Amino acid sequence: MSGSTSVIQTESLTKRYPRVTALDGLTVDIGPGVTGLVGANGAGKSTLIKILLGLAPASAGSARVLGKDAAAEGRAIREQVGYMPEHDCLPPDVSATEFVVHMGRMSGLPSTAARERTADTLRHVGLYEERYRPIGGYSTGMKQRVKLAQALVHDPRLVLLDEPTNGLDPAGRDEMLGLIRRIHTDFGISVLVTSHLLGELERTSDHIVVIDGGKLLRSQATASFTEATASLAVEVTDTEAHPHGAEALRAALTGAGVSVAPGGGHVLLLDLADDSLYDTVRDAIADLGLGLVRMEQRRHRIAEVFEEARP
Ligand SMILES: Nc1ncnc2c1ncn2[C@@H]1O[C@H](COP(=O)(O)OP(=O)(O)OP(=O)(O)O)[C@@H](O)[C@H]1O
Repeated sequence: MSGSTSVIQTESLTKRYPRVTALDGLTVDIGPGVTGLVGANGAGKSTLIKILLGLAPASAGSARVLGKDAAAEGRAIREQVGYMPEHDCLPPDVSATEFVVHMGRMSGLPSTAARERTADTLRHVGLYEERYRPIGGYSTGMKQRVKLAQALVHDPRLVLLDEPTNGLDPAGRDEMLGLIRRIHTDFGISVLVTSHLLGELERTSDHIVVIDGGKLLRSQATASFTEATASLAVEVTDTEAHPHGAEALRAALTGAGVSVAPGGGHVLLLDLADDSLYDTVRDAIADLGLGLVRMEQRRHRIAEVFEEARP
């Protein structure tokens, strides 16, 4: 990726605390779109976000956000970047509207613009009449939405979302992930979203960065590794002519140059190299006179792929 399309770039970024090295020579280049930053608790995700915002100094190395140096130009970065912190940080006594207007004003918006943008962003996150009630009475899901709205109020080019699905039930998670996806599709804002759950970011993110112990484990387009590892599962019936239908099909497909995984009993697992495989399989089944029970594409979950990638 060339420097001009980078949204976030780090070079040998290191952060040492007295007892622990939170980031350890991290070099990564992140482009526009939605990027998932995945890592176990303590992997260094929050530390990276704080350095990117210019809120914490690095011990060594450098970081650039939207082309600006995080160490020297933190204020300019924060004008163009929204931040949703991980922990609850909302004042209980004020309403969502008052809070988000206040945050908009803090970011330099004039009063009228802050009110208009607040109404827009609260509508975007799905808070309507409740927005005039004190935040203290909100559910966890509503509080997460207020945190998301305040990150968007000043119309940033990039938002950094630290564990936005934390504490949400499965339905709440899905809604939040949908909202995050729309931040990019509806407004063109780039997103860096962190999670310790690998699976939940695979539908939301264009690109996944995995860190472990402050080191880069992997940085890759989401589609490129799930597609690369897809397979086609085929199950056929036995017939009198072919009492072991699956084995007859295995022989025919192997003869046709298809890579078939060993074992599998009645279900054959085929390496899905390209879409012509569907025709090859259909023709082979027809030639043998077998019945097709099912044919389905199986994509490896990102979680499995990364388990394999771990050193
Ligand atoms: N201010 C600090 N002082 C000392 N150690 C810290 C500080 N902040 C973070 N750490 C340590 O640095 C490591 C990385 O923490 P960090 O919060 O960046 O991880 P994380 O991936 O965001 O995990 P989590 O989801 O649990 O916040 C951890 O071992 C943590 O204990």
